[in-house]
Amino acid sequence: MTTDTTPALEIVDATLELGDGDSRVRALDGVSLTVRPGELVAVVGPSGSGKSSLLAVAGALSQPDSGSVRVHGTDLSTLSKGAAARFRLATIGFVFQSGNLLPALSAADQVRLAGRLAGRRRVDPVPVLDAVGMAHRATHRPGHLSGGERQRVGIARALVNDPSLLLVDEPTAALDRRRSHEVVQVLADRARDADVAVVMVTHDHDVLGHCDRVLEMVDGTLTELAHAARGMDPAPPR
Ligand SMILES: Nc1ncnc2c1ncn2[C@@H]1O[C@H](COP(=O)(O)OP(=O)(O)OP(=O)(O)O)[C@@H](O)[C@H]1O
Repeated sequence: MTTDTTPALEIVDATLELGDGDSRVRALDGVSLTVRPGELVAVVGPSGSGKSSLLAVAGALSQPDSGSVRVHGTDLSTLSKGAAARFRLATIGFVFQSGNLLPALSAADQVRLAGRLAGRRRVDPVPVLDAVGMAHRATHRPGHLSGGERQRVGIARALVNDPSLLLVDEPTAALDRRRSHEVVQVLADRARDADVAVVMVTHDHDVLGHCDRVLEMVDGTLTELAHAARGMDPAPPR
């Protein structure tokens, strides 16, 4: 049973080894992380430290070798492959670095398609695009959108199934400072307004002021860096 106090994500002592033989690495080494509904948590850390592995484990894309992962109270290790896929579609949203949009589809159709894949019969993309400030670009294809706009459509697509957990990989990698702030502000608003838990991997220290907590991944180990006070103004974009 889930209650309001159930964490959106609860990882306890997860380990994950990847590769074979001499190239085997411990991508996650006893990682624990609890994220509550409405929290925006940033994960920083050097390349190869295990950040993507953390998102994969949190999103039921990989099973840890040991430890446990619960999403909204559901122990992911109890799900078959098919059940994990259905659970992902219903409960978890993913936002990838480049937006990962389909070039031939308009912004509205990207959102519609994601909704249909998640089993929604009728999807009205306009309110979802509106939530990320993109309703006015609903008919535009990715080639006619800026990087920040594409990223916001990617977020709209991830939100169409009302996920309780949003996993975001480097959302500002290709953006200038102003657009980076806009995109992360969208994530912060969504966390606060819809009680979504957001885990965002980023190299971009400029946007950390939008986050409630900042964690650092080093060699597969996760450490809490700071409790940021959200609402504290991040450095204004130049
Ligand atoms: N499929 C794989 N097979 C073997 N090793 C892997 C595989 N995927 C990742 N690794 C290794 O696991 C470790 C963690 O990788 P991961 O992609 O989680 O790091 P990361 O922090 O996300 O890196 P980046 O910031 O560069 O994306 C690295 O040492 C990486 O080389």
